Amino acid sequence: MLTDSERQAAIDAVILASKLCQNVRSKLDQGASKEKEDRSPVTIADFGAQAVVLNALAKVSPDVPAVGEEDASDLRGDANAALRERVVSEVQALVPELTESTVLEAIDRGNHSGGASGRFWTLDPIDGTKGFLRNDQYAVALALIEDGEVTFGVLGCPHLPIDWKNPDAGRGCFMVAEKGKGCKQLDSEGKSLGKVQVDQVTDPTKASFCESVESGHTKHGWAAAVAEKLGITTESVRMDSQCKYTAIARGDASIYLRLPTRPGYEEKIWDHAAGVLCVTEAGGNVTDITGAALDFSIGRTLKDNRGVIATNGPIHDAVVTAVQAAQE
Ligand SMILES: Nc1ncnc2c1ncn2[C@@H]1O[C@H](COP(=O)(O)O)[C@@H](OP(=O)(O)O)[C@H]1O
Ligand SMILES: [Mg+2]
Ligand SMILES: [Mg+2]
Ligand SMILES: [Mg+2]
Repeated sequence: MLTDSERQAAIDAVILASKLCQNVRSKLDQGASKEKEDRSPVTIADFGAQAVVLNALAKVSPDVPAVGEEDASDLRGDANAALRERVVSEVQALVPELTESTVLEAIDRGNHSGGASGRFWTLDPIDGTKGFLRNDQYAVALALIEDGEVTFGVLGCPHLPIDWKNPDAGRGCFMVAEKGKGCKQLDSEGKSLGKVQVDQVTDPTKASFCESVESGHTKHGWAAAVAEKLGITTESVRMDSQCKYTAIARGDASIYLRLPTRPGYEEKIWDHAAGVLCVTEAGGNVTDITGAALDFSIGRTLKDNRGVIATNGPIHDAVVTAVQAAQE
C-alpha cells in the first residue's frame, strides 16, 4: 500500500526532475550527452533526473529498491569527468545538499532487478531521450510495482500542451494514477486539474492513432496497414515518449500502436509502467500485440510480451485483430 508521504514525495520528485530537464534543454550542446554501450543516447538530464528522483525516494522509503534505466558507471572514470561535473552541477542547482558521491549513489539505487514479489519503484528519468534532444516531447516516468502489479504511477510530460487543442495556452502536464482510484492531471505546480477519461469513440473509422517518431522503435508501415484495415483516414500523430499514453488517457487520441521492428527486442518496464496505469485508470485498455496483458513481474523487461497496443477500450479487440491481420 502506498503511503501518503510516498505519494507526495513521488509527485514532488517528478516535478523537480522535470524542472532539471527543462533547465538542461537550453544547454544541449555536444558535451551534454554521450552514447551508451547499446548506442542509444543519454544526456546530463537523464542522469540528473534519475539522481533527483531516487534521492527523494530514498528519504521517504529507504527500503524500497528501484529499477531505473540509467547506471552511474556511465559517469565514473576520468573519461566521463566533464559529463559528471555537469550532472552534479545541474542537480545541485535544485538540491544543493547533494555532493558528487551522493549523486552517483542515488543513480546507483536504480540497479534492482525487479521481479514478482515485494515492492519496488521503476523510473525512466527521461523517456524519449531522442525526442528531448530534438526539442520534441519527452517524459519523466515513475511507477510503483507491488507483487508484480503496477499500483501507482506519475508521468511528467514537461513539454506537452496542458490542452492538446490549445498548445499556446501553456505546457507541462503531470499525470498521476493510482490503482482503483483513477487518473488525474496536475499542472507544473502540482495543482490538480481534475480526473481524466479516455475518449468515447466506438467506431474505429473515427479513431485517431499515435505512434513513435523513431522508425527504430515501431514499425510505421505496419501501423499504416492497420489504419487502413480499420478504415482510419486521418494521419497518425507521431510523438516521442510515454506522452502517447497521456494522449490516450485524456482522450487526445484513441489508439497507441507500438509494433515490433525486430524479433528479440524486449520492451523495458520503465518505458511502460506509469503510462499503462494512466490509461487503464482513465478507462482504457493496454495489451501486447497478441492481446495479452503486459507482465511487469518478470524482471527489468517485458520479455514475455511483444509490442504494445493501448486504446480507449471499446475498440481494443478490433485493433488487436487488425494488427494481427496486417502483420507482414
Ligand atoms: N528497437 C526498439 N523497439 C522499441 N523500443 C525501443 C527500441 N529501442 C529503444 N527503444 C525504447 O524506446 C524508448 C523511446 O520510445 P518512443 O519511441 O516512444 O519515444 C526508449 O526509451 P529512452 O528514450 O528512455 O531510452 C527506448 O527504451
Ligand atoms: Mg534510454
Ligand atoms: Mg524510455
Ligand atoms: Mg530513458
